[in-house]
Amino acid sequence: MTKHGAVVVPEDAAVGRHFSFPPPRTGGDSCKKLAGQVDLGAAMMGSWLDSMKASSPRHRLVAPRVAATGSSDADETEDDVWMEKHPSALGSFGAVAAAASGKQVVMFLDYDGTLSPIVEDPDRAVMTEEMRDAVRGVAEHFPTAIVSGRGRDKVFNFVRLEELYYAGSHGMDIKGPTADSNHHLTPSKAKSVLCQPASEFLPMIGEVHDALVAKMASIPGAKVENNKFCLSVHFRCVEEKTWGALAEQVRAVLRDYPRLLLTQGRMVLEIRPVIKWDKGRALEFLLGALGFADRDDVFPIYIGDDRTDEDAFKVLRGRGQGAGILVSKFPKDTLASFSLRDPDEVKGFLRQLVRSSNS
Ligand SMILES: O=P(O)(O)OC[C@H]1O[C@H](O[C@H]2O[C@H](CO)[C@@H](O)[C@H](O)[C@H]2O)[C@H](O)[C@@H](O)[C@@H]1O
Repeated sequence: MTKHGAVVVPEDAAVGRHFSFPPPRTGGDSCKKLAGQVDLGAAMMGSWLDSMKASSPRHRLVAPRVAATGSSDADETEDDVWMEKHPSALGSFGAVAAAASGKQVVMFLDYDGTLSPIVEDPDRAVMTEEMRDAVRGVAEHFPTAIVSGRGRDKVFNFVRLEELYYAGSHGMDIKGPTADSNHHLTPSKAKSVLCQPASEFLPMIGEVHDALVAKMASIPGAKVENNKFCLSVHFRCVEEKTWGALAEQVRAVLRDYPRLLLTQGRMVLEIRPVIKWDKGRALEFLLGALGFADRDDVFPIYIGDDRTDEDAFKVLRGRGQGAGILVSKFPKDTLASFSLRDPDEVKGFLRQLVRSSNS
C-alpha cells in the first residue's frame, strides 16, 4: 500500500493514454509539467472546449450507426468495422463463456452509465430494482466489485448490496464487503480489505471543493460533487456558451494545486490527486486481495462506459486475461474487447452469466 502512496505522475494520465483529454501538447513526466499542461492558457482552452463538446451526446465523435435509409456507405463501414473489433458481449456470449470456462470469474462493474443510465442530476442516478437483482445474482456466484468515480459511500447508497467490494473515487477508496457473501475469502478477510492510497490529499480536496463551490456559484447549472478523494464539476446543465468560462474558472483554482490533475468524463470535469493510481490499479489490487494476482485460472470481467474505465481495460489487455466490455451506443476509441449498448444490455449480460453458471 505505502509504495503506491507516493505522489508521482501516472504513466498515462493526461498524456499518451488512449483517451487523453485534453489532447497531448507536452511530453510531461513530472507533477510540474502536468500542472503546466493545465495552465497553458488560451491555446489549451481550445482543446478543453473541444473535448468538453465531444463528451456531449449532442456532439458525436464518429459517424452515427446507420439508419435503414439515407446514410452513406462510409458511415456503415466505420460502424461495422468497430463492431467487428468490439463485438456485442451478448451476441458473443458463447465465446465469452467458453473463454471463462474452468476459470474463476471476478466481476468488476462501473456505476454511472453502466448500472444506471446517464441522467441530468447526478443525485438521481438511481439503479433499477431489476438491475440490483441482476448484480445480486452475479455476486452470488462470483466475487463482484463496483468501481466508480463516485465517493464510496455515495455509490454504496445507490447500489445497496453489502456483499460487494466497493472501489470509490476512481479506485482510490477500496473496501471489502460488509456482509458475508459467497466469496473466495473468509468473511473476516473479505471485510478487512481496505485501500486508500490518496488519504494525504483529503484536506487539499476539501479546500479545492470549497473554492470550486464558490467559483461555480456564478455559473447557472454548474454543480460541484465531492467524491471524497476526487471532485467532479458537472457542466451537463450549463449553457454551452459558458463552458469555456467554467473550464477557465476550474483551471484558475487548480493553478495553486499542482498535485491535483484535471481530466474529463461525460459532461464533467474531474479533479483527482496526481498519484499512480486509477481504476486499473484498483482492479489489480482487488485481484491481489482475493488471492488471484498471479493465477492463470482467473477471468476478470470489467464493464464500464467512460474514459477512466480504459485504465482497467488496459490492465486486462496487459494481463492477457478476462474481458473488457465497453458500454456505448457509438463506436469509440477503446481498449475493451467487447461492447454492450446500454445499461439494459448490461443487465441482460449479467443475467445470462448467472443462467450459464446455474446450468
Ligand atoms: O466511474 P463512474 O461510476 O462512471 O462515475 C463517473 C462520474 O459519474 C457521475 O457523473 C456522470 O453521471 C451523471 C448521472 O447520470 C451525469 O449527470 C454526469 O453528466 C456524468 O458525468 C458522477 O456524478 C461523477 O461524480 C462521477 O465522476
